[in-house]
Parts: sequence; structure tokens; C-alpha cells
Amino acid sequence: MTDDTAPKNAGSSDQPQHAPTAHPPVAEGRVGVLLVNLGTPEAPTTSAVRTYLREFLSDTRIVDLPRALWLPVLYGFILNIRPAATAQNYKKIWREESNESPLRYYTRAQAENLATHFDDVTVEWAMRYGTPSISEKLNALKAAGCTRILVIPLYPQYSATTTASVTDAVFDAVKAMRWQPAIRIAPAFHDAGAYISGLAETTRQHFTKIGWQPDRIVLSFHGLPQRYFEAGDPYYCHCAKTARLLREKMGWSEEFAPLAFQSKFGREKWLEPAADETIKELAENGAKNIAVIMPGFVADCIETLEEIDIAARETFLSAGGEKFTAVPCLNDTPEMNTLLADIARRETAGWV
Ligand SMILES: C=CC1=C(C)c2cc3[nH]c(cc4nc(cc5[nH]c(cc1n2)c(C)c5CCC(=O)O)C(CCC(=O)O)=C4C)c(C)c3C=C
Ligand SMILES: [Fe+2]
Ligand SMILES: [Fe+2]
Repeated sequence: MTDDTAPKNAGSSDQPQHAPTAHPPVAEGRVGVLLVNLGTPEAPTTSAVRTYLREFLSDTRIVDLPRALWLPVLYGFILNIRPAATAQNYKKIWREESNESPLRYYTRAQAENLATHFDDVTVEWAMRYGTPSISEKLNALKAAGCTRILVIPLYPQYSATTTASVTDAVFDAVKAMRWQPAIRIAPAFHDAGAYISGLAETTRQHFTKIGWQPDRIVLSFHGLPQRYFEAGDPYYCHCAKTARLLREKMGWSEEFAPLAFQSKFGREKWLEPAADETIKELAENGAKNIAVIMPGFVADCIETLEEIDIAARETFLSAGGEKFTAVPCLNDTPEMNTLLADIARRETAGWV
């Protein structure tokens, strides 16, 4: 536990007789939990989106092409063209009340809700790209005396592009520390009971709220280049397992609730089928009322609110569909709170 008497030697009262006395006070003995999501621009403007995309798309975990090939494309084309269009899309979903993106709003709420479960654990949240950074928050936890820190990447399905990238940033940050905290990284939770039941329960509640039942349901996950899957990324298999478990829980067939992948970026072949094509085909084949569930996202964001709830809705209605609903992500629901508390308790076992 922290000893407030100063001056103080690090870590122990078992100091040798001739120990130096000028050591700065070091708080110690607490447990910290750091929730980490992807990251988001600071504002829905071209320049803020450019700053965000520059950091995001420079990560070799996200785009693994040789830098000599990728950087000219990134700086010559993508960062000149994409930010303006993406900023327009962020404007459509921006939370004006708190002047932030939904992803940031819900990530903060998730951390605040999780903190209510513990008296003696400090809970913080960070973003892999942009702010607040992982390094800033790990240093803040350390300064608050956390010598044991659990990091929970907020991605239910493991991918090198997301989960491993968080781990990279965590260890880059501790690399700069003299007295490193003990670090644990929570594993993927694609098949966790509380996650599947949370998805099932919030979906049922949503259908009750809207007052109609869909003819078909698309289980849409963020996509990846197929090459990453072929190189050993387990993401596709984790998505397929989440989809199967949710179908089993709800009594849905695979035909009724097919798996699809959204958010394709660039020219490479990505995981298929593409969600927008699946949604269009459903309308063309006579489905009138559909729902889209996006279990790969624990917080609503541009990909769920703009790409699906605005753009894919338009695709479906233009192709002859009549009713479309995007089921909200787990966000700041009690179900999400239970899930995070379960993960935090299990993964801090022996610490708390
Ligand atoms: C090569 C490009 C991309 C890969 C690979 C990728 C993987 C990936 N992303 C998420 C989760 C999110 N992505 C979000 C936005 C987003 N993703 C990409 C590109 C790749 N993602 C871009 C360019 C963007 C920005 C928006 C745009 O310009 O279209 C978000 C939302 C952020 C927000 O502020 O709302 C999330 C969340 C996962 C889970 C994943 C791999 C499994
Ligand atoms: Fe993405
Ligand atoms: Fe997108």
C-alpha cells in the first residue's frame, strides 16, 4: 500500500542501511483497468479527420504493405481525398450536446459504468489512435499508484489489426517506463456468455421497442483483407462463432440470419459476403423488413450509424425494402456493464 511519509524509497520499507534518500515518492499498490477502443477524430472536420486517418492508416497492423508502396498511396491520394468525404459522414452522426463522436461518448460511459463495480480499482479509458492516448492513460494510472494494470481491448473478436495493435501500443508505452507496472491484456470475448446473452437481450428489447419483427436479420461485422485471414488472423473464425452462438441463443437459422462483412477499404479482396450487397440482394429477393445487428462493435460509431443505419438503409429501401432497423450496439446498457464487470473480475483474479 502507499506510504505517504516522505522522502521515500521505491517499493519497500526493506531498504538497506545505506540506501540513497533522494528517491522521489512513488505511489504504488493499486490495480488499474484500462478500456481501449479504436479511436476517432477530435472534430467532424476535414483537417481533424486527416490527422486521425494519418495515424490510423500508418499503423502496419492495419495496412501491412511495404512502406515504400503504401506511404505514397496514403499521402498522395488517400489523405488528400478521403478526409473531406469522411468528415461529412462524421457530421451526420456527431453528438452535438457533448461535441464528440459516438464512439468516444460510449467508451467513456462504459468506463464510468464499470468503475461503479469496484471500490479499490481505478478504471480509465483510452483510444488506440488519437486521444486520450494509451500512453497518456497508462502513465496516469501509474501516477495514481497502479502497479498492476489490466487492459481490455474493446474488440470482441481478436484481430491482429485491432487487438494486437492495442497490445503493441501498450508495450511501446511501458517500454519508456523505468518502473513498469505488471500488465495483463484481456483475451477476446467473442464467445463469452455475457456477451452473447447481452446481444440477445438488447436485440429482443429493440424489437419490442420498434414494434415489428424482421423477415431477415443480417449479422454484419467489420471486414478485413482476405489476405490477413489467409496469413493466420483468427478474426473470421471468431466472427463466425459469435454469429453461430447468437443464432443458437435466438433460435435463428443461418439462412434467416446470415453473416456479412462491412466497411471495405481499398482495392484488395476483403472478407465476403459484403454487407451492402447482402442487404441489396435481400430486398431484390423479396425481403420487406430487415434488421442489421453489428456484434463486432461494442459501441455505435461511424460504421454502424452512418454506413449501416444511413447508407445501407437507403440501399435497402431503394431496392424495394420497406422497413429497416439497425440494432444499437451494447453501448452503455446494463448488459454491457455486466459483460465488462465479468471480464474485469475474471482477468484481475489474484490481484483484486
Ligand atoms: C485497411 C483498413 C482498415 C482495417 C483493416 C480496419 C479494421 C477494423 N476496424 C475496426 C473498427 C472500426 N473501424 C472504424 C473506422 C474505420 N476503419 C477504417 C479502415 C480499416 N479498418 C477506416 C478508414 C475508418 C474511418 C472511417 C472511414 O474513413 O471510413 C471504426 C469507427 C471509428 C469512429 O470514429 O466512429 C471502428 C470502430 C475493426 C473492428 C477492424 C477489424 C476487425
Ligand atoms: Fe475500421
Ligand atoms: Fe466505413
